[in-house]
Amino acid sequence: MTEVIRSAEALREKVSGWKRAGALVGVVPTMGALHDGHLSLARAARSQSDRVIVTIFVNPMQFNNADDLAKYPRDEAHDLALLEADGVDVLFAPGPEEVYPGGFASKVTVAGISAPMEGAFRPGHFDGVATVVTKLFGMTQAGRAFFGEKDWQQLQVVRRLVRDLNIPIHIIGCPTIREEDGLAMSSRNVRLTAAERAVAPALHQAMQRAAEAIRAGAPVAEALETARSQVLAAGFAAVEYLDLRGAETLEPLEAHTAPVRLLAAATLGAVRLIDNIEV
Ligand SMILES: Nc1ncnc2c1ncn2[C@@H]1O[C@H](COP(=O)(O)OP(=O)(O)OP(=O)(O)O)[C@@H](O)[C@H]1O
Ligand SMILES: CC(C)(CO)[C@@H](O)C(=O)[O-]
Ligand code: BAL
Repeated sequence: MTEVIRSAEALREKVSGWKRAGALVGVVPTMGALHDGHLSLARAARSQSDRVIVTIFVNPMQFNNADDLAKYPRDEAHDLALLEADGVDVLFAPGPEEVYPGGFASKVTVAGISAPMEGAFRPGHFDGVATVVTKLFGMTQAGRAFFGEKDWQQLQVVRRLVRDLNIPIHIIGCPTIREEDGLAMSSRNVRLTAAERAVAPALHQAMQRAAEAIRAGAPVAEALETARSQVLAAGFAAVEYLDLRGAETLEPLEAHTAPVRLLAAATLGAVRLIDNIEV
């Protein structure tokens, strides 16, 4: 039975009881509209913790685009059924006023690593993520938190945050779960039309070809430019970035020196897709 908790106080009471009994608590922060990517995180949490909390909160502070926030898919009843089936102990689903009560005035900024890519195209996004993640860590008092590699830059920002602020939690990154045609699972995929859904895997395919070319010694700038052209030719409206960067520093790299990561964001119709792969 998955218990739904909406207040920070009730959650604190529940978790304090678990901790008194010596339980290791794992948390999976999400924005809901759950898919197999999220469930893989819940299963990792289940196997690496004694108690599992999944949080669902569509965090207004990390949305730079009001339309994106308004159209973000929400289906709590369906999400709860999936979490029940996976043996999650608690669904923590606070309302906005519980997370940001009147008078709320704080903001957590992780400089440097938050600036490029998602940070550049979604101004303020990572301040919103860092602030809410800090709050969720405080509210859940979890010892382990599970994040998907699909949001690679977010994972690096959260790792930096936890180191910088001495937050007593262990961050565990989990591999990206994909559809059979390679498209990274994402809650926003449901907003693709059938025609756009057919085009969507072209992003991952172009990235894979670029990674292969770079591994084989092709000039990096040329391989990246070819990939950008392939994505546009497939029917994407724009490529916001398609970059090779230091996997942890996220600094731009002209040449291939390990460990590096290929990261991209591109728009398809009204939907913005992101992806990243190891090179
Ligand atoms: N395909 C996936 N594989 C593994 N983890 C994922 C995948 N998609 C999302 N996650 C992870 O789930 C957690 C919650 O993400 P979120 O709720 O934003 O889902 P999402 O599908 O990425 O939604 P969207 O990209 O539309 O915001 C994050 O740690 C994210 O990295
Ligand atoms: C980590 C997160 C739940 C914070 O709102 C969100 O950015 C997400 O779903 O990846
Ligand atoms: N990338 C994680 C959630 C979001 O898109 O705002």
